[in-house]
Amino acid sequence: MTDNNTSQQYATPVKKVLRSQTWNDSASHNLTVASPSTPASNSTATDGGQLFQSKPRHIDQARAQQDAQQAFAQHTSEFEESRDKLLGTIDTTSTLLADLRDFNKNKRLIHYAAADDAHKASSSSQSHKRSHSNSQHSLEEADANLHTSSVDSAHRPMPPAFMRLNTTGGHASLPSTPARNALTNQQSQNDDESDESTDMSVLKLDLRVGSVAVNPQALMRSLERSSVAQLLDGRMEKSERHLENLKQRLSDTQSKVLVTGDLNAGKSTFVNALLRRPLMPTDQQPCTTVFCEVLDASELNGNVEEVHMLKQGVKYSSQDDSTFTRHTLEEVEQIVAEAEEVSPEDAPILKCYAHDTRATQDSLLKNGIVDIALIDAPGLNRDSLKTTALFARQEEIDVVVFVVSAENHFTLSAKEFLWNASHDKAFVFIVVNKFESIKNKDKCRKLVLDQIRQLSPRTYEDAASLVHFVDSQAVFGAESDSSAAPDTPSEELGRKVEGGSTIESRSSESLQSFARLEAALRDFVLLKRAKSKLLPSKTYMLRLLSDIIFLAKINTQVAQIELAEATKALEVARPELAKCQASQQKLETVVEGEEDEAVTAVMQEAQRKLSSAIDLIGNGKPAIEAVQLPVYPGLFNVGQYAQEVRHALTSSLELALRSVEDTARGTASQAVDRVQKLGLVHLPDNDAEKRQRIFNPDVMFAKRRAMPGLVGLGLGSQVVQVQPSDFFDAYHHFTIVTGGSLSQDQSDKKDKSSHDELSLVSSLSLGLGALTLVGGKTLGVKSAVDTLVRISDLVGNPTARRWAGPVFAVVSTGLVVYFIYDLPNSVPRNIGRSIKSGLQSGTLLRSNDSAALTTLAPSASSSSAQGEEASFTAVHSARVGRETRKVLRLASWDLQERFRVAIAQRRAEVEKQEAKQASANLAIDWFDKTTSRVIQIRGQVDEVKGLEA
Ligand SMILES: Nc1nc2c(ncn2[C@@H]2O[C@H](COP(=O)(O)OP(=O)(O)OP(=O)(O)O)[C@@H](O)[C@H]2O)c(=O)[nH]1
Repeated sequence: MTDNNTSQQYATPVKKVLRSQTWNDSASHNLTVASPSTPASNSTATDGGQLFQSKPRHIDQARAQQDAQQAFAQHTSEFEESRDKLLGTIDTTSTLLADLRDFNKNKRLIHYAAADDAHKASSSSQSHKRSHSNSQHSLEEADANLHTSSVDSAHRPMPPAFMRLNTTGGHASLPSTPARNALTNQQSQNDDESDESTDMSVLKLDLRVGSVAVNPQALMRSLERSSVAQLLDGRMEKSERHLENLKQRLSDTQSKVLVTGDLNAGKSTFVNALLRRPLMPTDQQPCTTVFCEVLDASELNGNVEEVHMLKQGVKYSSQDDSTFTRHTLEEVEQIVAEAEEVSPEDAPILKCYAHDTRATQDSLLKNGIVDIALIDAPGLNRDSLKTTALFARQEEIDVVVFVVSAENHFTLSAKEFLWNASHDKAFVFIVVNKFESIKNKDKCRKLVLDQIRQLSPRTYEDAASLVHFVDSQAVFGAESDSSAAPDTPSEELGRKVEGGSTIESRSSESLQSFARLEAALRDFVLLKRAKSKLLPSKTYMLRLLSDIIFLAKINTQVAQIELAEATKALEVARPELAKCQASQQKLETVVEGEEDEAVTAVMQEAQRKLSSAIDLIGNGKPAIEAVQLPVYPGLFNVGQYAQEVRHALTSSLELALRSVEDTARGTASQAVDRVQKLGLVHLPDNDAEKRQRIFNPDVMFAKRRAMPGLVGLGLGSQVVQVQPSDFFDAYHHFTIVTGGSLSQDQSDKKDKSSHDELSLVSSLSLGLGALTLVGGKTLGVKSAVDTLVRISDLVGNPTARRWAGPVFAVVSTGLVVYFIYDLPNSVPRNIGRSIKSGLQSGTLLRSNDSAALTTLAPSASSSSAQGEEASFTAVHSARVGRETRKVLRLASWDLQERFRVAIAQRRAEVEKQEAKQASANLAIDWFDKTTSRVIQIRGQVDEVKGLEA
């Protein structure tokens, strides 16, 4: 197969109208020279006529080649300068983006700018304007710069929702600018129903749940800030990759031209017309279902014409057979036909390596300047729109050629696509095809241009170069043979002659239009590479930088709000913390004083009460009036009487002790109350902190009271055991005998000596006592001595010796009578005295039940272990004091604990607010610097030349 007959091989596809066409060299050569600057809208037959002057062909070609070389040399140096600048800014932007990600990850979560946040922030920023005028200034400056930048927010695309909202059908036009503004205002008033969540574009988050878009504000509110920051990080990462791709793309010498448009608009025919060969299948029915990239076989595939069908999910390399399957060009139609069954996303991508037989200065594909890839895309409909839009967004796509049928104008899908494509690429090359068949051409031109003005304002501004009204079919049809199908362009042209025009003139007009288109496209793709190749990068960069500025603005405002909040909170929290700490120290001393005072009072009261109780008992009386001594049951039951008296006296002692404890409870209660009130006064106003323990005084001494009587008293069982001394009141009778001069101490000492020693003296004194009592009065020591003298005298006297027996008998009888007579009084007295003595000396405490004693009086048990003695009063007053101290310590500890908690809370609050303050300051500072960096980079991007409209 040779290059010359390649076209013939495409003459037989089943579905093709092209099967009947032949390729005319002269027709294609007639289209070689065109003026790129000639406005399409002003094209006339005369203009075109100059292009077809009959000059010697080789002169034209040489001149054109020379011009092209000169233009290219100039263009190359300009392009390279601009490209290098742009590459530099891409590097700095990548670094900036990396810093932004690092800040988001490691320093502070970036606040994503939702529309409502932006609104809040801007309204609240009013109040912060004065205090932060400096940073605000830089932001306003940034804003101003943004709006004067070459791609400003006015050129931001309207969201698809808006398109749907305002188009009523395939031919509906967008509302005029004021109407659109009104609608936009209305939208912003109705934020909750708006699809537009933020003012972001490149870094805008895709807030979708599954495949369903949800209300972004609601979703943003439900998402944790960290989740949003994470999503944003993902977006920035993607943007980093995109920048990397842009860099690669800028360094790449290839230019990719995507040809897309409505179904059946004539895209494939247009591609074939550019190539002057029927490479792509065309049909009256929509047929293109694949993305087919046409490349120059001589430059890029070792001069071999073939098709590579890319394998999905594998990075394509023409050198690696495993990344594609090989096919012949003839198989394209078959592949395309088979792909009709699959969804657009799964449709294969073809790389068609083909020869372009045209001269270098005419050919788009084999132009000698840059490698061109012409991509024929499926027609736009609901199914393919998204896929094609995604394809078009790829940074490798330098030029989007949008083919629209002059018969149908723009469908809804076309509008949506064009709107988005012009947002991404700023300029779209528009081919209004099938123009020959339009009767009222001016009206059609006007209508189409009006729509373009709204859909792609920048394209409209350069409509002379970018919008072309042509008939692609005419390129083939000018000299088609008579056997061509009835609807071939030439025949059609012939049928539609009007207003006296000839077939030839209409046909040549079409050819001229197409020639102008080709020249403009070559110019756009080759000579204005800066525009076609650099501009998408510049556009992307500016949008990204604008997003970063917006993020910086929002985050600065949020940080300012946080700073103000933290400062305000610290104004309250810091003094509260200091107050708490001071109160705590002060209260420590006060509470200790309260504790000592209460314990001292309790112990003193216990000693006083117990001493008086023991005194009463010592006198044989119950310590408490409520307790009565038993009734004397008579001489024969005197033992039982003694037993009952002991019980009664110890019971009264228990009651006295209880009374002491009750008093201690009261005192402790009052002290606890005072301590708690101190807390109420000094603790900060916070119910949780003031929630205090309820003091239950009944718990005090409950353990002791639960013990059995004697154990509870800490007394041994001997206290209730009847003793002989209970009946013989040695002290009492001795007192009587000695005239009562024996002191209590002496008496106690006597009690301590053995009962045996006492018994002799007791007997004697008892007898003497009885004698004196019989006399009706107490005689005193002197009388007793006198009596003894007299008795001894009598013993010496025989008369007296004779009387001694009877007298002794009388005395003894008296003693016995007296003893019996005095028993009801002497028994309680004796017992009382014995108990008192035991309590005071502590001997009664020396219980065998050491465990009980330890519980009641650890000090007593330890002192008794060391051989010391502690009195009942001392033991119990110490115990009561200790118990009271314990209770107060608990109340004090509770108060301290509440202070500890309150202080910890205040400290945590202060630390939190300080951290917030530091974080806000960091953010303000960081975003201020970031804004400056962005402004600087944006200045450099703006300086990139050759991208002006
Ligand atoms: N009169 C006229 N017919 C054209 C022109 N361009 C294409 N056609 C016809 O329009 C029909 C569709 O052409 P295609 O090139 O297959 O259209 P397409 O846009 O590639 O179609 P799909 O990609 O399948 O949507 C064919 O019958 C063509 O012959 C033109 O400029 N003038």
